Amino acid sequence: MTLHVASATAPVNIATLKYWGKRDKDLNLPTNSSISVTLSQDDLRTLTSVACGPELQEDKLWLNGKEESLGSERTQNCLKDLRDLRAKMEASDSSMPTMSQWKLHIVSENNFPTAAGLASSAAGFAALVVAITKVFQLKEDYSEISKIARKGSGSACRSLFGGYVAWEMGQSIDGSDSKAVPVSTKEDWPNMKAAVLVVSDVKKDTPSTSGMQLTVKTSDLFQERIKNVVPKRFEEMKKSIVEKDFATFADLTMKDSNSFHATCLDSYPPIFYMNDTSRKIIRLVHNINAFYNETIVAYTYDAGPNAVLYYLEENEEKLFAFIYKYFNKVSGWDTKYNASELQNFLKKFDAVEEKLNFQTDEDIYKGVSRVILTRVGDGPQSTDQCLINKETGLPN
Ligand SMILES: Nc1ncnc2c1ncn2[C@@H]1O[C@H](COP(=O)(O)OP(=O)(O)OP(=O)(O)O)[C@@H](O)[C@H]1O
Ligand SMILES: C[C@@](O)(CCOP(=O)(O)OP(=O)(O)O)CC(=O)O
Repeated sequence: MTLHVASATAPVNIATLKYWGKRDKDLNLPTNSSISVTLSQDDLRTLTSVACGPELQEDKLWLNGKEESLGSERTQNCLKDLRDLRAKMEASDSSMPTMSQWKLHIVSENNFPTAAGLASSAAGFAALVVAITKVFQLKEDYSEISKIARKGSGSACRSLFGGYVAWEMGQSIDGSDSKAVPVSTKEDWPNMKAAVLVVSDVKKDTPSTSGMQLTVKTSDLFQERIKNVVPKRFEEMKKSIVEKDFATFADLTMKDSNSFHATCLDSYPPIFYMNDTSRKIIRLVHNINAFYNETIVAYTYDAGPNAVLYYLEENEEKLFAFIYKYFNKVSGWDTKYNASELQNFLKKFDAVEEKLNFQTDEDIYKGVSRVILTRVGDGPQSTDQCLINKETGLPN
């Protein structure tokens, strides 16, 4: 077979100013702008390979080793937009192979749990559109391509960039100005780290799409959020990122997570994404910040109970004196630290223990299955790793 093949990796992003609510469901146009931090692909990434050729009979997708339907309208919209861009190029240069008319085989792997509130759909759709952009040799910039990823899953548009990313909601009804743009690069503020406390990696019970639809329809609080709260916060958060003002960034991040979950609770019937462990972690974070009399850590929760903690590298020992103390029985620590470094966190805790002015449930770790230690990372990357057999077009 004559197959054209390309592969790309894409990162997960975790919003610090949440996207919640659509003004157009088919185009995935949001009711508010949002902001996220892109996480390192060393720890969380999607790898997607695509093959395109005249002999392929139908579009196919294999996700994590299993064939999955490509039938969803959202995926179809992404494929259509990418083919339209390719067709335009072909129309202006008749020597180009007519890839826009050929079928695609897509093979993808997430190196972390899929559909568990760890933003797999964001990394997944970003990797898919970037891999196809590469095989089609499209010339559009990534903000333009982010509009296509957005149609797959709203938050996916932010995974087109590394560092700190804004999704500008836009105004036009066709979505032509609803796109991701970089706020700051990873290099501008490289010492941002993240610890994900995986509270549950089972599939969540209210999918984001239907959850946000219900909130838009039923929550009064939501109107206040999109009209008065988020627009101001969007500007303040961008400024805090550009100025590398962690305390302001962290306060806005925590407030916004709480505001988003409050609108979920205000939906009718209410939606609960956080559980008792999530709430205990929130309390712990506030206690840690109060103990040091400084905001050194922020929590944020997506549509699930998992906590993502953002902090600066220089405060790691101060933070992990507590986080390692309470969660040392959970797996994941040894991916980044050796035994003596871990011992050091416990010593730090012992050194501050007698000054402690709060209590934490010693069993809090029982609600957490693992920690993922990571940091701010880069946007999508090309890769030589290929998941597809170049002769057959089937998964390797
Ligand atoms: N690598 C991938 N390639 C293509 N599609 C993917 C990929 N990974 C995930 N998806 C799609 O995303 C869906 C999961 O999205 P869902 O929003 O339910 O979970 P999530 O993204 O992990 O959680 P959240 O968006 O709340 O953080 C999968 O069922 C699949 O359709
Ligand atoms: C809580 C969130 O994680 C919601 C993400 O929702 P999705 O992007 O998964 O929703 P769809 O556009 O319907 O696919 C907040 C965020 O990432 O901004």
